[in-house]
Amino acid sequence: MKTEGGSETAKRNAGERAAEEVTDGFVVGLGTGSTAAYAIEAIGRAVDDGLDVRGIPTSFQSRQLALEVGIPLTSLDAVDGVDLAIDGADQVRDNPSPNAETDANATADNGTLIKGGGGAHAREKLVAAAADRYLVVADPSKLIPELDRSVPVEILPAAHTTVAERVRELGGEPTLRDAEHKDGPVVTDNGNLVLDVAFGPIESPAELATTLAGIPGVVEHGLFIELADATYVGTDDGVEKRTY
Ligand SMILES: O=C[C@H](O)[C@H](O)[C@H](O)COP(=O)(O)O
Repeated sequence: MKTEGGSETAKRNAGERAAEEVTDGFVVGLGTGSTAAYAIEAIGRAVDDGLDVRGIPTSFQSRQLALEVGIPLTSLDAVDGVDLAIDGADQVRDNPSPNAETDANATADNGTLIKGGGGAHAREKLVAAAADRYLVVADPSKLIPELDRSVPVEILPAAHTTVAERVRELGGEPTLRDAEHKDGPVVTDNGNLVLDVAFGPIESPAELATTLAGIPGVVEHGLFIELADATYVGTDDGVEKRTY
């Protein structure tokens, strides 16, 4: 269930610009997906040129890529902290409200994300929350005034019917994510399943995030509330930076 759209040049520009923020001695969170991959590749080239960093991958996929490009790896439980994490997103709330000057809450949720199109959001959120700085890399197709994409919810396999029932009561329409090249559902890197839950436009992402987190059997959901420090929005010509 990946997002369509966004040129490779735009993604590359975003990823490579964010990778420039990595400096010597850093522990770096390595996000998952096609945009974060450009950052990982750029960090790998910098390591080739002598940069001293250790990476913490957020998925099997980002680990494989990091190994391929030669980034020394570590894990969350082996470090005192994470200096910086770079990651993609499926949607980024970006709402230049006309009321922003008079209404202090008008842009409060900007930078809130939906993640998990690749099912990696549980580990991604762990690393994001541990990072001193969390940079999102995206192309313009990801920016939207009000989040409306299905929310990926990683669940314990035994809980797929009970969680589905609970999210229906909340007004969501759950779909158990199917695997493309295997019979049956997607199994995450953590051995769990994913429900993609369509809620329509999400007016209060923070409220929904708290509610979803409280459902027994939910391991992690893809709403990232107030974690991002900045979004690097790549275009074909350069990069625009949004800070929060
Ligand atoms: O689970 C996957 C991650 O949350 C990705 O960061 C997200 O799906 C964005 O991926 P992409 O940059 O390929 O659109």
